[in-house]
Amino acid sequence: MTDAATLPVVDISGLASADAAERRAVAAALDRACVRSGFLYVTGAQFDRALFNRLLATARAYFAQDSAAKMASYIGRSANHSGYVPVGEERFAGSPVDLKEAFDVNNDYPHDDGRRPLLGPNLWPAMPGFRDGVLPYYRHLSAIGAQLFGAFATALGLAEDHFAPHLRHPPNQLRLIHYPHAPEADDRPGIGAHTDYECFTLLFATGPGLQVIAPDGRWIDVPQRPDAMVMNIGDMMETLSNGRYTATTHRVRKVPDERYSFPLFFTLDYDYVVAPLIPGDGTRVYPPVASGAHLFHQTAQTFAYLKERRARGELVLDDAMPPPGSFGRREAAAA
Ligand SMILES: O=C(O)CCC(=O)C(=O)O
Ligand SMILES: [Fe+2]
Repeated sequence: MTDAATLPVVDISGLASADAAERRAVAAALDRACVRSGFLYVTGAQFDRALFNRLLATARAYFAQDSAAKMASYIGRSANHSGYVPVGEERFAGSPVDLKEAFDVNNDYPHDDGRRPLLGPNLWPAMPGFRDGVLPYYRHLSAIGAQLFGAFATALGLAEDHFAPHLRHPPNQLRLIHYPHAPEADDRPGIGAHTDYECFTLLFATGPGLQVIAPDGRWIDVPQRPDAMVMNIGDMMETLSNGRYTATTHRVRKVPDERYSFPLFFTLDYDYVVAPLIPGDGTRVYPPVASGAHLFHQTAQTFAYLKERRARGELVLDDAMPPPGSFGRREAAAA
């Protein structure tokens, strides 16, 4: 039995208010929570539960299909890193294969102008109802994510609309993750230890399994709350905040019971250069990083189809980019 984390709870309802004082009050509460912990719960009247239920029903139906039906929308066929991710496709260096399958949804960017490796049209499966079960959730949460970027800007002492010009086509990624029923999977984690690369993540999951690292190095459970989303700080927000907020290492322990989880990773526009926006305490120096290129660089080193493209010479990476795990990422108080 592991201990359970006691994470701060922030009600973000006020971010939808026309009253700037209410929005500022939420920003102050968010700042206090994120200084204390890289993981927190957020609640809010703006969350539309019906869209959560539709997303879950869609994911259940999608993953229940046979492998051939799912592989018809294999991520390796997509133009923007979207599609089905079979077990073993994504692998962190030195880690065993995670016991999970996923469907990645990216920014559905149909235009030719401004295409980037993570910006292009989504690969949607043929399954009836899939797109309508998933895209409204993606758009709903992206709008709430924009409110949260406003709150973070305020919290960092910047103008509330500081990030708005950099949120036109961000390659936010929604992952539909399915951890199959696996009572025999003693030695395989659901997802190995990592920090999230982006600015922040909003997660909704159907059951326990998520764990964060405590200051003494122990793994502690993050209990799911039916009324709240789990939010965590990613590498890029650690950098933007110059270490005021920390990207906390987390993992998904082996879960014998079937589990679904839906993280949405919020980032800024592909060409935005992430660098500290406020002075820090000098304990850590964060070099500037091009956000989209960084994300793609990390992805290209963990996904089998991209490694194969590199091996065939179809994809050439910029070796000047920092290696995985070197950006943001600092162990922090989890509770
Ligand atoms: O499934 C979960 O609870 C968390 C997943 C996660 O940490 C990730 O996909 O980055
Ligand atoms: Fe994560």
